[in-house]
Amino acid sequence: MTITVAVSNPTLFSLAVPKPPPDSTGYITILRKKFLKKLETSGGGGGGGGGGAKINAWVDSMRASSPTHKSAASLTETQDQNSWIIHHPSALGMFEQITNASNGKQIVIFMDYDGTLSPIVEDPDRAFMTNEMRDAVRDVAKYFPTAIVSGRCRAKVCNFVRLSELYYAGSHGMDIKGPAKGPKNKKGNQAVLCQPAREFLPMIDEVYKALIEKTKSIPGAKVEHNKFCISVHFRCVDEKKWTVLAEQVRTVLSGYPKLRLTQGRKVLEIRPTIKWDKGNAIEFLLESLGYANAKDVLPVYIGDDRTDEDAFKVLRNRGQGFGILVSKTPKETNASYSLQEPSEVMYFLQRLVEWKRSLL
Ligand SMILES: O=P(O)(O)OC[C@H]1O[C@H](O[C@H]2O[C@H](CO)[C@@H](O)[C@H](O)[C@H]2O)[C@H](O)[C@@H](O)[C@@H]1O
Repeated sequence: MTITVAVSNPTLFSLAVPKPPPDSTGYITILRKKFLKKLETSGGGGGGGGGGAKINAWVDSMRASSPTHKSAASLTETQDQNSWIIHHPSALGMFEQITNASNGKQIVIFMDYDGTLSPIVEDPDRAFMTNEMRDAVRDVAKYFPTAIVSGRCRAKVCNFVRLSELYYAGSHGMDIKGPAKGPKNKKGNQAVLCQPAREFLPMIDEVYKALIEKTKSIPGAKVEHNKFCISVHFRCVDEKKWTVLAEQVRTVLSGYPKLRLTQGRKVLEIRPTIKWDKGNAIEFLLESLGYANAKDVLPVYIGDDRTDEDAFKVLRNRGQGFGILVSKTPKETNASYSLQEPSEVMYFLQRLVEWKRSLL
């Protein structure tokens, strides 16, 4: 599906982000230098259930994802960072390679929300994206089918993004809906395209209430209802309380073997055990767009978190398109390229639009 709306606002290209030098190697060198300034370790995952050993593993993983554990980069770390950026070069530096690969193909854009389109902030309810970013996403969607794939509840992410022309996959892809202007169902409503975990709704409500009650004694802990999944935030919890919080979550989850736990950026994510993740969501969306087994499509997925790896893996296994990890620090990833932060994501989107317009 190609959306061909005429473009009328050239002022959108008055960029707030400085343009990188035209030569990509130079830009990668600048990125590498910036890279060396900061060191942050990556987060860890985990499974539901288990006892003391499991709790220790959770807490180790929670600690590993903490920026309070930054340290000066050793020589080995510096070498690792250099090697990482060489293996996952900037998508800005590789821009031409990306557009060349799209020759004769339809680019489809998938993007995560938190940490990708909006900066990470302490209060999840205030993770707003800038108007400039919104303009960039709106423009991209004029030329390429565009989907937001988030761990958040779909309604919440729709409220943040406020662009009705996009596809939205909330709850880690377990709640997918097409553009408001898309085809309607027989009753004249916008059809919900996919909700594979509907049967879990009552259980999720129950666990949400139990978690609120259980964790209320921990200052800073925040439980977020994401419709088909739940997030327990510990960004604002004193590290000394993390073990207690993890234990509380484990206690609640022990009564629900059909739920599992994963970890994102300072967040424990509880979701159904069904085999459905962001990877399945992008396969579903590609199929809905008519690109199930197609060769003439180039999916590009941009994300910053562990759950985005499921989508990167799908692209890798399909041998199609590119995963782009948003990260300032080396992380184990299935993505091909990297961008450092949301402002670079915005610049990448703006360049895509600029490139597409130059072809028309
Ligand atoms: O798949 P995503 O869209 O990246 O969702 C993952 C989680 O994102 C949100 O939490 C993260 O962003 C918050 C706001 O910047 C930050 O406070 C938190 O520490 C991050 O983990 C969202 O609130 C969660 O529900 C999602 O699970």
